[in-house]
Amino acid sequence: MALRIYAPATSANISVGFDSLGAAISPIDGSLLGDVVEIDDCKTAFELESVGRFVKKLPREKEKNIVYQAYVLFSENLKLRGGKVKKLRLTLEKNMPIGSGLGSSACSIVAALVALNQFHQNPFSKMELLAMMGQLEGRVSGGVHYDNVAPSYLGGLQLMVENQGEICQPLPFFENWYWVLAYPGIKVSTAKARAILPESYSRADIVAQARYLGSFIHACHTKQEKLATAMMKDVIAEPYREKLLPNFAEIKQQCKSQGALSVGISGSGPTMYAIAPDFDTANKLSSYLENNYLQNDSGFVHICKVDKVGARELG
Ligand SMILES: Nc1ncnc2c1ncn2[C@@H]1O[C@H](COP(=O)(O)OP(=O)(O)OP(=O)(O)O)[C@@H](O)[C@H]1O
Ligand SMILES: N[C@@H](CCO)C(=O)O
Repeated sequence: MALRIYAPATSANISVGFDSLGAAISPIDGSLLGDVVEIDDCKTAFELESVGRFVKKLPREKEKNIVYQAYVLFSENLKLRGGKVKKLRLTLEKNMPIGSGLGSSACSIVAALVALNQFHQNPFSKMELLAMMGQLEGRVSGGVHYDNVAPSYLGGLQLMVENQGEICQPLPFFENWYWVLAYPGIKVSTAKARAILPESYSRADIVAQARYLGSFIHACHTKQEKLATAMMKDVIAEPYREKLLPNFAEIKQQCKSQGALSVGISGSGPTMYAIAPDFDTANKLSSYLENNYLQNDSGFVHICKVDKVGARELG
């Protein structure tokens, strides 16, 4: 029987945790911001079809679609442990813009691997599946990083620990926060946005980064909202990437003056995130960003909350 798996969009880095922090997000209006992969029995060994709003932005060659690569990797690993790959058809609903800073490739990877695993009665554990997700993400984005795939798969706010057999662990977060996500409609390639970062950083930057991230994590655990938002600073990526985003400094400043607790680049951009302490402020920020940050008709703004569930089967 056909199975439909949805994997939500994510906001990685959260300014203070480059490659180490990511949150799954869901619009509060109930719309689905993420990709869906349907899996079903098939007469031939394997078929892949892609549909959806952003299907035209996918690579033309089927083999370059990360969902195809997910199938190949899953099959190789299953065979290695003596399992048999079923005949199956995958249908990708490509709802997420590519190069958005909302974890578009991660949505496709997560939905595909969860669908494949469930279709085969879950031969792989969560961490085994997540390791495969990171491997695939590394192929398309210029470096293995789990801060999109982990929250999209598991939900919540995730800290990448990458130690003792665990790739990530969930962090407590501020339930009152509204995450206003504004995608301007232009593309920023993650691989390129990673390539422009320095190879090394000064001691002062490293010390500051350690203090900011350590304090942010401490503030999450001790429920100190003011300390948490004060520590959401980015010395690793934002100073080098802000030129890729239209009028970033001005937009950031305006959002702050309208009550945003924190503003920054979502993932590698061009989406910007702004955290609002309440719904009224979120609405104000949403209108401001809609009127001032969107560059064309593909752009959108969503008021979101952290998605606690992550990848899931749709009814
Ligand atoms: N199913 C897919 N979904 C998204 N990108 C795909 C897919 N299959 C292949 N790709 C390729 O992977 C690359 C993804 O680019 P990139 O990592 O910049 O996008 P992104 O995942 O939206 O970024 P971000 O993680 O910042 O949100 C592109 O080159 C794209 O053509
Ligand atoms: N941590 C990654 C996220 C990409 O969405 C980066 O900033 O390159």
